[in-house]
Amino acid sequence: MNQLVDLARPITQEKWASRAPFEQAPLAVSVSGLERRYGSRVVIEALDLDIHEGEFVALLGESGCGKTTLLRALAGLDAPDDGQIDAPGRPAVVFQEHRLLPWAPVWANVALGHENSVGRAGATRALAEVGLAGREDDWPRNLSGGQAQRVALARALVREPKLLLLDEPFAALDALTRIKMHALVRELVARHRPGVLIVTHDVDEAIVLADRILVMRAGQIAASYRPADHGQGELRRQLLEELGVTAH
Ligand SMILES: Nc1ncnc2c1ncn2[C@@H]1O[C@H](COP(=O)(O)OP(=O)(O)OP(=O)(O)O)[C@@H](O)[C@H]1O
Repeated sequence: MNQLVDLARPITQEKWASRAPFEQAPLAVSVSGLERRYGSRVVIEALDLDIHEGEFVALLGESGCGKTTLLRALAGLDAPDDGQIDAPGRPAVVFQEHRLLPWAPVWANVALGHENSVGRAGATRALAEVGLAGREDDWPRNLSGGQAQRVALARALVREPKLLLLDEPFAALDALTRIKMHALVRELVARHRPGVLIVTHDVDEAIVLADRILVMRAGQIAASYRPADHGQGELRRQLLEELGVTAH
């Protein structure tokens, strides 16, 4: 992480599109036959999923269909009952709430657990990359919601994960901040090239960010779309229909 992201100049569509195709890139994660039960209730069933390095995958689905359960299994936070998850190295996760430690300055939150390899210098570079140069010694309580999520992104990316898991990371932010975060995350993903899985309820966010959109239903991947193959309006209508919403 040694170049700065120019937040005033979002990544061009050409640069974003030039990341594909991903099929030749190594796998960031490979899931086969995944199953998760709570008691007698099957929440994830026979789920297969491959994500390549550099590829941005969005996961949509009605509330309770198993999205967070899948993400937690990929993160290693929850043990599946059956199936296999193969991933090189440890994934990094960014949640809806920033989960920064309130008693540690911002730089120490970024370097947490990696003090030797990252240290203050690495954390400072990572913070500059997410547009927070000079905020190393600030306290988390003095950050806005958007700034705190930038720190959470810096903390995730400074570990150079092959797989980045995002669990509704922008859901609590205002619309304008969310748009800026979309531009930032695209820039960071194009540069660092992790495979990404984002769980979101926002169809438009999925369309803007993802190379592939998966619709989850009853613990399985029910549909898959590549935004590049569709008109935006048509895809939006189709996805809302998949989610049981009638578009107007
Ligand atoms: N620890 C648990 N014990 C029992 N049931 C659970 C547990 N965690 C999740 N579930 C159940 O598993 C199902 C899937 O939950 P999950 O949180 O994965 O859904 P989701 O698609 O992420 O929902 P949302 O969009 O509302 O966040 C739900 O019916 C939920 O009640």
